[in-house]
Amino acid sequence: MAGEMLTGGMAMVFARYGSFWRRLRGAARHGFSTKAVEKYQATLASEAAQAAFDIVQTPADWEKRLKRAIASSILRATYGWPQIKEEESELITRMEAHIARLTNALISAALLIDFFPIIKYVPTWMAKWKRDALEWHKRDTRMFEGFYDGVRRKKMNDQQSDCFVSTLIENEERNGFTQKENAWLAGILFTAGAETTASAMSYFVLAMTLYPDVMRKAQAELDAVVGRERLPTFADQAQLPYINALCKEVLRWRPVGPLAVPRRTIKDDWYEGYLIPKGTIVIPNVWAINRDSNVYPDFDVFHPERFLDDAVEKTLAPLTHSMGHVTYGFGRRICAGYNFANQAMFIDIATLLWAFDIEKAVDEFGHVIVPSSTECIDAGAAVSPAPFKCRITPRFHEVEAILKWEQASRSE
Ligand code: HEM
Repeated sequence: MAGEMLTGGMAMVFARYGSFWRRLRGAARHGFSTKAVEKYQATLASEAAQAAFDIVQTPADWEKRLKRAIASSILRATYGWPQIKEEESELITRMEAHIARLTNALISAALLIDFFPIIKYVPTWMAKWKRDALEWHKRDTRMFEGFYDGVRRKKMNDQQSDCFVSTLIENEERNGFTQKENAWLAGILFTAGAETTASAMSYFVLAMTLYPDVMRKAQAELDAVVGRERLPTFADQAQLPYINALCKEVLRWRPVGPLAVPRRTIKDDWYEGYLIPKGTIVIPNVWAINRDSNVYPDFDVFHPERFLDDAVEKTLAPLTHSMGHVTYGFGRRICAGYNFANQAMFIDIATLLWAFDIEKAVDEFGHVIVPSSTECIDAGAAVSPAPFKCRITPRFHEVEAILKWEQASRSE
C-alpha cells in the first residue's frame, strides 16, 4: 500500500533492491555524504539558535519549537527555502499529512493488500481504498513537483541557494530520473527525516531530565571548550567528545525506530543453521541489538561514557558504519540521511545544553515529577516519549541576549 499505491514505487525507503533503488541511493549519497552535509552547517546552527531563543520565550513549548527547527532545517537543505517560521507551519502541516497517510498505511491491519497482494488487482471502480490511495498519490506528486519546479525557476533566475534539489537539477542528465522521480526523491527526505530526528531530540530532553549528572558533565565540557560568551559551533565538535558520545547514547538508549524497516530476502539464506527462504519478511530488532549486554553493560542506563573509546564499535556487528548502535539500520539500506541527522543532533544538543538547565518539574504541592523512561507514543513514522513535564531554564543571565545577538548577526 505504502510502497506501490501511495508513493507509486518512487519512495526510496520502500523501493525494492535493484537498479532504480541503486540510482536513488547514489543521488542521495551524493547529496548527503559527510562532505556534502557540511554546506548545511550554517543552516543547522541558525535553526538551533532560533529554537533555543524560542524556548527561552515559552519553555513549555520546547517540543514544538524543536520540531519546527528540524522540519525547517530539512526543507531548507532540500529546497534552499528561507527559514520556516511558526506562523508558516501550514506547509509543514501539509507535509505531515502526507507522512500520516503513509504511516497509517504501514501500520493499519485493515490494509489487507499487504498480506494478500492479489487484492491490488481489484478494479479501481470497485475499491474506494484504491481510488483514495491513487488520488493521494496524484496530490502528493503535484505538491512535490511544485516544490521541485520552484527551485528550477529560481535557479534559472540565479536566485537559488545551494541545496539538494539544485544538485539534482544539475545532475538531471547524469542521474537519468524523470521529473516525477526527482520530485519524489527530494520529497521523501522530509518524510524520512523530520519526525525521526525530532523524536530523537525529545528523547534527549527526557534523558537530561532523568540523568542530571550526565547533563552537568556535558555542560562542564561546554564551559571549558566554548565558554559562556558565544554559542557552540561545528568548529568545536572535535573538542567535545562527551557531547558526541551523548548524541550516540540518545540514539542507542531509545531507538526511535525500534524495529527499523522490514526487509524481504531476495534469495535463500542460512543463519546459524536456520534456513530463511527467499521472500521472507525479516524484521530487525534494533531495540534488542542496542541492549545487548555483551556490548553495552548496564544497557538500560543512559551512560555516554561507553562511547568515549572505540570499544563499542569494535564489538558491534559489521555493517553498522561505526555508529556505535544500529538505530540508523544496517548495511546498504542504512539511513541515507544519517550524516545530516548526526549534525543536526550535535548542534541542537550542544546549543540546548549550553543555554539551559533541563530538570524535573515540580507539581503544585511541591512534589518532584519523575517522568517515565519507557512510556512512549508509537503512532507515526517514529516512536517518541509520552508527553512529560520538565523544567527548562536559562543557565546564566546572558543566555537570552547572546541568542538574540546570534540571530541578528545571522540575518544580516
Ligand atoms: C535520528 C534521525 C534518523 C533516524 C533514527 C533514521 C533511521 C532510519 C532507518 C532505521 C532507516 C532504515 C534503514 C534500514 O533499513 O537499514 C532509514 C532510512 C532512510 N532514512 Fe533515515 N533516519 C533519521 C534521519 C534521517 C534524515 C534526516 C534523512 C534525510 C535528510 C533520512 C533519510 C532516510 C532515507 C532516504 C532512508 C531510506 C534509505 C534506503 O532505503 O536506502 N533519515 N532511516
